[in-house]
Amino acid sequence: MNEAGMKEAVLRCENLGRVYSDGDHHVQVLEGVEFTLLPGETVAVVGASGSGKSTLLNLLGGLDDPSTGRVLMAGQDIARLDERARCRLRNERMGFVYQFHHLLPEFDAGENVAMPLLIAGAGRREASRRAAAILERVGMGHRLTHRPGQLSGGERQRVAIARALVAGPDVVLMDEPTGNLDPDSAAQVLALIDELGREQAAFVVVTHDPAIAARMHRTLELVQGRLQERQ
Ligand SMILES: Nc1ncnc2c1ncn2[C@@H]1O[C@H](COP(=O)(O)OP(=O)(O)OP(=O)(O)O)[C@@H](O)[C@H]1O
Repeated sequence: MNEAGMKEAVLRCENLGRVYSDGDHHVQVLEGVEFTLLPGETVAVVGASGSGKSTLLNLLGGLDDPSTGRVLMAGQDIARLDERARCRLRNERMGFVYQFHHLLPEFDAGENVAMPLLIAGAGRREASRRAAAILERVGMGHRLTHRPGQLSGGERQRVAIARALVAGPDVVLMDEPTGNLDPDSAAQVLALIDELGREQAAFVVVTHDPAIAARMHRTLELVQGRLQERQ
């Protein structure tokens, strides 16, 4: 809370813009994007294909730099951090559930989830203990020693969510979290976001699915490069 008793933003975008340039050809994908994410909030980002959803998610996660404006994470301008500080911020304060962010196939579920903690310098025993606890929390305690190839799509996604949450991030960024899942697995993943969103972290979820968007606290739509609040 700040002095006025308002919740501090975990993530804020100010006048965010992204132009892709290729020689003389420029494409303005995002323009003047303003956005504030509060602790525990769940936000859906929707928009037509090519409207800039992935571009926005990459900027929020510090995986890409804006052409204009800035992204503030806990008050820090991500673009101003050097690569090391940025990695640390990503590892300790953000969680990612992206399609290309695969679980490591040669490690089991417990080891995959423990990985961010080991990278942050936690001891092996402590990392294993916390990984087991969060896997239990997402209903995967019975699959600790299974490798990704031995898990169903829904189970893998729950392990990915556990890995995103294990270091206690302020914000989790998700890209089409139920993309390839059957309806039952998708429902489990959504219930988890509902539950964890209030208690543990804020979630930004890119989705094409109106049913997912309807479950989030807010829905933001990208239209012609601008982010609009949808009522
Ligand atoms: N590296 C790049 N260089 C040039 N143009 C790019 C680059 N990445 C994305 N674009 C363009 O920017 C626009 C937005 O792409 P983006 O992937 O952010 O859209 P999206 O809303 O996530 O789309 P989808 O829903 O289809 O995944 C598209 O027109 C795309 O062609």
